[in-house]
Formats: sequence, structure tokens, C-alpha cells
Amino acid sequence: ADYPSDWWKPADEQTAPKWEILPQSAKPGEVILSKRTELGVFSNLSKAPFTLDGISYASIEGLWQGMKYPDPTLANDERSKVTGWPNTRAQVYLMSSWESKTAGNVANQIYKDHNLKFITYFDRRFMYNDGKEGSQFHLELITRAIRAKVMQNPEIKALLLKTAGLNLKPDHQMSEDSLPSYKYHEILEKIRAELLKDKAL
Ligand SMILES: Nc1c(N[C@@H]2O[C@H](COP(=O)(O)O)[C@@H](O)[C@H]2O)[nH]c(=O)[nH]c1=O
Repeated sequence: ADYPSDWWKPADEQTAPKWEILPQSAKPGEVILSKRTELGVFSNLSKAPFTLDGISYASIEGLWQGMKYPDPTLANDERSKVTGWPNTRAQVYLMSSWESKTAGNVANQIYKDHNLKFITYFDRRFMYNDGKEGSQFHLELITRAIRAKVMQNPEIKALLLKTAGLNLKPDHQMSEDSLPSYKYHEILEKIRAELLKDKAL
């Protein structure tokens, strides 16, 4: 296949942050979903509006991190008793990029300080890092969200299909035993396979 060479365009290693995996690190048959190239749109952080279950989000990260914030529609949300939230849940839904990541980091600290464990999606309370049913629910939800992002943004869908034949890799350090919901590159490969199967029919 004929892929744009820009997807592998070398970036300066000296000035790159240490968490980053640069485009030139791809092995044969791989491409890095680098925020330095057009493939950065596949990052959870990228601004790519979508609607899921009737709610609009600016990015996957807006949903991911928003689930940590108190939900005013829930009757007994223990998080509502805690002060110090820098934003409302609705505001985080509409964030993207480092703004949403930062909102999540602040929430992580509040969870730690107040020994909070559960996040929520509508009336479902779960621990997304439990490695059990909470993580499974989270994976299914994030997969549905990434699918909605792809299907509702035709240019993103077209770009995903253009990567057919390449293994997708994250642009930040991630351990092999990360929970599957963190492996957005694998979720995207699965969605790409679904799209290619539909096209072949
Ligand atoms: N650390 C990092 C990203 N981490 C993102 O943060 C989310 C998980 O946050 P948490 O719930 O706090 O573990 C998830 O969407 C993951 O992809 N993303 C990036 O592009 N670049 C990074 O360097």
C-alpha cells in the first residue's frame, strides 16, 4: 500500500519529552499514532466531537476524565460532598487535549485524598482499574466511544481505513500489562477490522 511518508517523519529526539514515542520508532509494518502527524487525531486527547447515549463529548479524554467528576443527576453521589473540584462534569465532557488530561490528574488527586474508588457512567458505579468487571465495563464503554468517534467523523474514519495493513502503536510509553481500555491503538485496530469486513461484504 501507498502510505504518506510524513507518518514516519523523524522528530528531534533531543527536545522530545521522555514519555513520547516518536514517529521514527516504528518497526517495519508499524505506524506510531503520533500527535506530531495527522494520525494524532487517533489519540484519546484529540478534539473529535461525538455523541454517545445522547450526550456530546469533545474528545475521548473528556468522557474518560469526566466520569471521575460528581454527577449532579445522581441522587447520592459521594463525590458531591467533596470540595475542590476545579470543573463541573459537564465542562470536562467538552474538554480535549491537555486540558482534559489535567482535569483528570486533578481528579486523581482528589480521589486519593478522599479515598474515593468509584467512577460513574449514568447510574453505573464501577472501579475502572479493578482488573475485573469494572475494567470490563470500562473497556466496553471506551470501545463504544471510540467507535462513535470514528463513525461520526467521516475524515477520521477515512484516515483509519488508510492505515489498513499497518499495526497501530501508541505515542506514549505504556506497559504491556496496561489494562485493555488504555490500549486505544488496539481498540482502533479492532474497529478498523470491523470496517474492512463491512466493506468486503
Ligand atoms: N499519559 C498520556 C496519555 N494518557 C491517557 O490518559 C488516560 C488515562 O488517564 P488515567 O485515568 O489518569 O490513568 C487515557 O486516555 C490515556 O490514553 N495520553 C497521551 O496521549 N499521552 C500521554 O502521555
